Amino acid sequence: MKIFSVEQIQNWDAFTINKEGILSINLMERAAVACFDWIVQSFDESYCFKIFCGKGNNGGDGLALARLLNSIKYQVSVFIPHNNKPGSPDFEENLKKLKKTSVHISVLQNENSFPSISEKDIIIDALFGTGLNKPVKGFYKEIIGYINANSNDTIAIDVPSGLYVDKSTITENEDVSIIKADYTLTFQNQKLAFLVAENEPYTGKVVFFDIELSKDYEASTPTPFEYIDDSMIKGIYQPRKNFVNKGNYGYASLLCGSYGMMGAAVLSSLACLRSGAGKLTSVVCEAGYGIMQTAVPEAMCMVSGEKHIGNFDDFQHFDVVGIGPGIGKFKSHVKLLENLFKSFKRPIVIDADALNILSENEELYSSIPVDTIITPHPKEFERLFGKSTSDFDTIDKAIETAKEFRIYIVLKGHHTLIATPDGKGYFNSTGNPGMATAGAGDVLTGIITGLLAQKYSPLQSCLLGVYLHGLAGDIAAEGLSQEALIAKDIVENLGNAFKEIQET
Ligand SMILES: NC(=O)C1=CN([C@@H]2O[C@H](COP(=O)(O)OP(=O)(O)OC[C@H]3O[C@@H](n4cnc5c(N)ncnc54)[C@H](OP(=O)(O)O)[C@@H]3O)[C@@H](O)[C@H]2O)[C@@H](O)CC1
Ligand SMILES: [K+]
Repeated sequence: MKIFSVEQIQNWDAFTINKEGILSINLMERAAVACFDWIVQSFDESYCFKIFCGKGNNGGDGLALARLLNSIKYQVSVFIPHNNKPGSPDFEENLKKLKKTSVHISVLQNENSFPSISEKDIIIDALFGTGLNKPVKGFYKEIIGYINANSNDTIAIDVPSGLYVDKSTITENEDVSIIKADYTLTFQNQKLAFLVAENEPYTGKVVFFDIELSKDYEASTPTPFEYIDDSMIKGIYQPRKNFVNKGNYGYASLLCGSYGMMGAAVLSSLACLRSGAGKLTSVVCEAGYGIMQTAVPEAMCMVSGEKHIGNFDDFQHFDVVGIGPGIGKFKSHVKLLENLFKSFKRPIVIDADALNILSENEELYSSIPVDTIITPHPKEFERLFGKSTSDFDTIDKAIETAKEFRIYIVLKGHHTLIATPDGKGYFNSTGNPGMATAGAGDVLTGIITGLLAQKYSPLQSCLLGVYLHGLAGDIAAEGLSQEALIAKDIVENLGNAFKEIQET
């Protein structure tokens, strides 16, 4: 699914109106009906709705929604902050229609005119949507403060008012004024603002409504950002052929583990095999040999070093190398990375301690082979490429870095970001907070390594890898709870995740 900028969202609106030969107010009605249907399903008639409307089209949505709720006898009142300018044409049209109903409409002049809010009131925020064009100040700020001070459920229409959709709101103005919604009912596609941690306090649960904006526009409009959904994954996943042997699915290797950290080696190796690699050699230190052979009998083992991997350089057998899970931070690992970068000309996945070693040896950056995949979590990313001023800055930095070094960056998080050498950013749609647990990253390294071995391209391996990893985690959490989920459960549910992809 494409993630559009504000300008593109506005163009999409206009394109649809043109193409379908409808009026913009018809589109507004579609949006309002979608919100209305959801509200009717979610709240019974004992609730009252207090709708705060700005004078743009977001406010117009609020007015249309007020009329619809009133038509089936919900108690509704509407509040419009005083503003000398006329409203947008569709706002004015909906105001005219609303004045013919029994809905009470008040113009808010100052804070003395704020309504009292009682227990059964639901607040609907239709002050500003995608048309926000400056930081919120003055009277609007007071209104937002008043709404946020109430503990009642607040439903934001399209976007919590005060939040920019495609750039950071937080950095521009320290003292921000943004609605803290419990629900955001948004139209059509995913929005960049909903994918970053810095906006978590504002969006609440985000619910998407398909208001049938033109599919042609979506297909033909390029955008740097996409949301990884099941239709994208369906296009990537390749079912197995019948006449095959293990040679067809590649020879993976993982350089993993050290004394006291063999769990990371076991988890990444199991995940690599479970994601379908034909065969796997795990390169481990002597101290870990017995553990690997016992815990992962399906993997072959090569030994290098005593308590941690030594100067291994025998890479030529493998189709792909994954390096990092549990290897520890040892001086000799600098040489290990140098060996790898110099002698191995096929895909590489770099994770965990291997990234920490890299970050302390910046002179190695320029020798990272093209198309390498690195899988940092935010702290590792910061150690590698420096601090960011906001989550949006991190996104830009990841994309610029991926372009500069011609690598893929899998930046792990609630919506893992894949930044690509051609300047695109893909956000993952699967996964849950239960996966913030030791070893989950090692599992992801194993999965991506296993997919690369099977000749999925680096981009496909990243996309399918993060999606499968998150989906396996979601299936595991469903059975176990997020709290009880451990990394092994992600591995154990990879099969179920594959089955779900095959069925969709
Ligand atoms: N796209 C779609 O497909 C569909 C979109 N739809 C809906 O349209 C919404 C977008 O509507 P929109 O473009 O009219 O802008 P909107 O968010 O109402 O804001 C503009 C108003 O706010 C004002 N204003 C702005 N910032 C301000 C500030 N800081 N402080 C004070 N004032 C400020 C600005 O005033 P100005 O600054 O220009 O004087 C103007 O009056 C979208 O979110 C969705 O809900 C659906 O109806 C149908 C399908
Ligand atoms: K809003």
